[in-house]
Amino acid sequence: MEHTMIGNQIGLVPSILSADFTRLGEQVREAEAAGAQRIQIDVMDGHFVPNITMGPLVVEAVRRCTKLPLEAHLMITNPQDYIETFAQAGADVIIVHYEVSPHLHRNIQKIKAAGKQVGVALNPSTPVFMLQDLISLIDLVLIMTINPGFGGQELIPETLPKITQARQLVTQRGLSCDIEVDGGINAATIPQVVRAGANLLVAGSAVYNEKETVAQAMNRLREAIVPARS
Ligand SMILES: O=C(CO)[C@H](O)[C@H](O)COP(=O)(O)O
Repeated sequence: MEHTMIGNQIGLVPSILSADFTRLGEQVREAEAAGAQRIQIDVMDGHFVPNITMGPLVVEAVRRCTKLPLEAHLMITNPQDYIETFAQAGADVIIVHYEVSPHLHRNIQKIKAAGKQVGVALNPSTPVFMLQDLISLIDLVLIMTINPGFGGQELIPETLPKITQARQLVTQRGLSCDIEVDGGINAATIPQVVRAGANLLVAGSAVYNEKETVAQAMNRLREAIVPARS
């Protein structure tokens, strides 16, 4: 299962889904000060996933709080209709789901035309080989380690081999595509996902919780990062 990763830096990507929305700017700045590599904004529509969360207004607001790259994780049907909106709102990386992108190549082209980095997310039941023909056009593969929709869920162990498959796909092609994981990422699961080949680790409830400050949480998560092959 372990995989040697060359090139991509391992970074923490706080998801603001679990942040205190009464002081969102402060929570984003705390994550930046604590060494976050990017910030992820979880956009949910109540159709593709059962929850409804944030839209472009929140991306715009977060854009004003930080210099960090912003990822808009679009858990919405018809993502093609909103790519330009999220690009204009200030997202640097736009992540669409494979499952709601019947014309994925067109969506990729749209994201590139907007001058943004392309992310493609795969639900736990979607195999990695679905991306093999377009992988050279993608900047980031997001392996969902939970069924998307809610924070605070437990990582699904069956998704771990998919991280390795994605890493092997990009390594074999000599690409620098990031392999990101999202869902149930915490100090206990970080060694597993990093060994499997992930280099960007999205964490919501493990960063924003009532037990510790954002800085304490991020330090604890960083300490859990092990070399890809230990
Ligand atoms: O995409 C998501 C949910 O669909 C969130 O990014 C994810 O839930 C992060 O939360 P946690 O780290 O608490 O699992």
